[in-house]
Amino acid sequence: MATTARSLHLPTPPKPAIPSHHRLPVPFHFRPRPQRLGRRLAASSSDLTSFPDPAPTPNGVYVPWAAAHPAAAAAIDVDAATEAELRENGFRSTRRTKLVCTIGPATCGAAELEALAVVGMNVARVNMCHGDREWHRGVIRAVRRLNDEKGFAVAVMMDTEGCEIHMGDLGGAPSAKAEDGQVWTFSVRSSDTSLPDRIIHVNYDGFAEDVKTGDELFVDGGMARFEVIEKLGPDVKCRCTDPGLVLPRANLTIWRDGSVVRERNAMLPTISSKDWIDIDFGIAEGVDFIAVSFVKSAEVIKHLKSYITARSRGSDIGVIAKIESIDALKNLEEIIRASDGVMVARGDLGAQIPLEQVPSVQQKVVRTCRQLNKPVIVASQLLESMIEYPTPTRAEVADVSEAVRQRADALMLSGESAMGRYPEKALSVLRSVSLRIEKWWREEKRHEALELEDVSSSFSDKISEEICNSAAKMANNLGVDAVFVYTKDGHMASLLSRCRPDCPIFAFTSSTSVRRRLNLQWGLIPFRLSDSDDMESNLNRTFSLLKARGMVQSGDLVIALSDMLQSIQVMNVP
Ligand SMILES: Nc1ncnc2c1ncn2[C@@H]1O[C@H](COP(=O)(O)OP(=O)(O)OP(=O)(O)O)[C@@H](O)[C@H]1O
Ligand SMILES: CC(=O)C(=O)O
Ligand SMILES: [K+]
Ligand SMILES: [Mg+2]
Repeated sequence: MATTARSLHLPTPPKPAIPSHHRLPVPFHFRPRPQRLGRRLAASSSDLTSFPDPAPTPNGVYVPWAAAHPAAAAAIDVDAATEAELRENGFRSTRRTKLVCTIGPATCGAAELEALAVVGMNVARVNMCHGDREWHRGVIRAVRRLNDEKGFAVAVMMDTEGCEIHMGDLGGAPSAKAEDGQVWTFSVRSSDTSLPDRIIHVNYDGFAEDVKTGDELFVDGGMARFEVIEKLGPDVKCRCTDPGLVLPRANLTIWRDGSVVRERNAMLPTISSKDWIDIDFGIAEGVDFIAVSFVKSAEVIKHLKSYITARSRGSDIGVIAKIESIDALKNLEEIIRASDGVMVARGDLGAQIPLEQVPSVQQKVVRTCRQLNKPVIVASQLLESMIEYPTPTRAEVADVSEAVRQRADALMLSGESAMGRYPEKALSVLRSVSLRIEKWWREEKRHEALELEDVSSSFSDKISEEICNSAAKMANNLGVDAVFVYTKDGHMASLLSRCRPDCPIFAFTSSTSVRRRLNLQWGLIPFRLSDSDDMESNLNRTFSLLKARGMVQSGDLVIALSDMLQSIQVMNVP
């Protein structure tokens, strides 16, 4: 029975990283095979033969299977990259840690996006600090097209600009060098025209009033530093005390006597008027997540969530709270409770608290999120050197490994994928490090057992939670191959993910948006399945559909849960 089945699923070694010069086309073994992947299967395996593969159109774009066969209701969808991984490596070796890529000039083309999806991008992030409306729209639609045409299930995350203090855009220059001792002027005078060298526009009107002579000005958390030497009306003259590279729209923090000055800018709204316009745009474009920058309190998250509900009935956009300010740390637990997920935004966080405190804050946020059952993303500078170089530093690999060991739900690339020279390579480093560390910790049974506290508020939720806790324990003790969870809104899948079981979790939902949102959660392999109320028939259909696609085999041992029935079953795949 299961033993023989499992031996067929021996994990193969991690795939080699994609050579950097192979930007496109993607090496053959990473390419989803269009004739088998990215399509929907008919309701029973016998139907499979009656629908021919879609023919490529002259421009090489495959007609989506569902579009070619509208009469046959869609039966099951899974992300093409995951399917390839399942098929090649078997159940147990699928990657549990999810990967988020910031999209920028280096990756906004259809081919580049597809290459990232093939390597394992689960979520594409667009940062509203950069690029214009048309560019953002283009990226969001390109991701949707990729999903529709090539069978991926990449979710889209929109990240708000927020009310941080930042500089203007350097008059179109890609960067500027601040040299030791140079005097630069930071001015709140509005500037539509480009300013002379060393005169920098600052977006916050209260800037000149808030700073004092002798204050320190940190650019991007310390990439360059200045000391305020003179205030002249709207202009603040500063001397460079620590030379470095200044990037357009870089973030600015004011320091006085060893800590960040928060004067009136602490009163700025977390969501600016520009952010609200961006949020309306995100809702209209149907993004899956909105990440809110510089969250200070739970109220803003609650406010945004009710705004989204009022504006978009039926759609469920997840609101992600970015932890990147001192205020967020003060109200951490409340903020996490109010949100649908959290990002440890180490870039700005490291500019607001001493750098040596960032690792412990990361660990605390990751743990609290798991306790409160919210997905958590660890972001910024994971592989910073890969913006320029094709291999990471050993220290970067150790940092990524630590985030995986902490069992964060997801890791995020920023500049590495937005404007770096090796986006796919950086992503495959995250992928192979995740796979390796996850396997190591499973094999050595080294993960710290985390005593999970109760999270459910209603009795019904409590039943689901108990079922999931027991199922995860049983899965580990019995050595099952996978847990199957049939879930309407994804909640039961997330409760299972929270337990971080040894085996992967196949989550079946009938909702496309729930499926995309589950993409951010540890260990979940989301499937879209048009299921019925009858568990027996759901299971039989799932088994035959997955067997037909080579994703499970007879004899595999499975635990199946349903949120509707609140049931738990253990069985071998027939
Ligand atoms: N849409 C874009 N267009 C141009 N450059 C971009 C774009 N998105 C990101 N980048 C570049 O990649 C870098 C890293 O991206 P990232 O999203 O982390 O931005 P950031 O400016 O550090 O702000 P944040 O704190 O919001 O993450 C940016 O500083 C910018 O140079
Ligand atoms: C991601 C982000 O916003 C930061 O690290 O600051
Ligand atoms: K942002
Ligand atoms: Mg930030």
